[in-house]
Amino acid sequence: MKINGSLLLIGCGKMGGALLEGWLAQGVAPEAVTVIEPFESPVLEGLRARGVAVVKAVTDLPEACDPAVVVIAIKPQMMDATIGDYRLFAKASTVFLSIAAGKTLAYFQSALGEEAPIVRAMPNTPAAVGRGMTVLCANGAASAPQREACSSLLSAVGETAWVEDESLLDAVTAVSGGGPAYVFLLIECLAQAGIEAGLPSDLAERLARVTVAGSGELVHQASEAPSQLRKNVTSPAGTTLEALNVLMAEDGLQPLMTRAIAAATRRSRELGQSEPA
Ligand SMILES: NC(=O)C1=CN([C@@H]2O[C@H](COP(=O)(O)OP(=O)(O)OC[C@H]3O[C@@H](n4cnc5c(N)ncnc54)[C@H](OP(=O)(O)O)[C@@H]3O)[C@@H](O)[C@H]2O)C=CC1
Ligand SMILES: O=C(O)[C@@H]1CCC=N1
Repeated sequence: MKINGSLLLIGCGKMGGALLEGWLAQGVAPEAVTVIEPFESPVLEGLRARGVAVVKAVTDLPEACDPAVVVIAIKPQMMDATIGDYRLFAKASTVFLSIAAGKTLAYFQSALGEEAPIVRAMPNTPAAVGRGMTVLCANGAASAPQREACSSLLSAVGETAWVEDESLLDAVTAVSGGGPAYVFLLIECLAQAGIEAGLPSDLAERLARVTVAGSGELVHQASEAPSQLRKNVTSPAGTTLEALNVLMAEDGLQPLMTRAIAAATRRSRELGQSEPA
């Protein structure tokens, strides 16, 4: 993919780094990207070697730096102290694309100015392998081409959906933003249960990892609903049914997942509460 103009990535941690890997893999020119990251790391060295400009702070940027897209990928807890530094880029031709949990369009408008074009997005880490899921929402100042630019950046690394109602992003954050973590926990739990059932740990871990990866690929490729794919595994009076009777009991996985998602949704709302400095 090509981007019109240059891209400034603020924060190249787990999610910013995953997006950047996805973009570079999709053919975004490394020379079109500048990363701001305060601390050195082998990852940054690797990016420099591939032609990406990396600086420690906004004050280290060349004066001519005029990004078309500023991707904000720092922790929400860092935002209040930092976001004001980027007001210098606030103008109609630069769109701010925030992936921070909880931080609202109104928050960024108060930090960057009412006229600043802002797109709020919630991606997830499978973006690093082109299999992300991102939900986006824009303010009124973001032009159609700017929304399109943000859309294409995120759809280059997975699927995208837009919402008009920004408040939905808290639940989106809980479901798909954090979702990969729950799936990885499932792998860990499945492996541990296998070990407790007598399997050697390396075999249990491999079974759990390959089974979840294979099931993910199957649900990705199949036309059937997940519930049908589940039924396809569940032989009448067989072994899976016994496990599902436990997992689908009244106090089974669904109420647990519902509570987990409600807790994450609440936290996303909380993270949105603070004010920029
Ligand atoms: N992780 C995920 O799966 C997802 C995360 N998000 C959102 O992405 C954002 C980043 O999260 P995540 O990648 O997990 O966090 P990380 O801590 O891994 O990444 C943040 C990065 O920003 C760096 N940083 C800190 N201060 C500054 C600064 N002033 N200027 C530039 N960079 C700075 C940090 O450096 P250092 O570590 O040295 O402080 C770190 O490398 C958050 O807002 C989060 O809500 C959204 C969707 C999914
Ligand atoms: O845990 C978090 O707050 C971030 C947002 C979604 C995934 N990680």
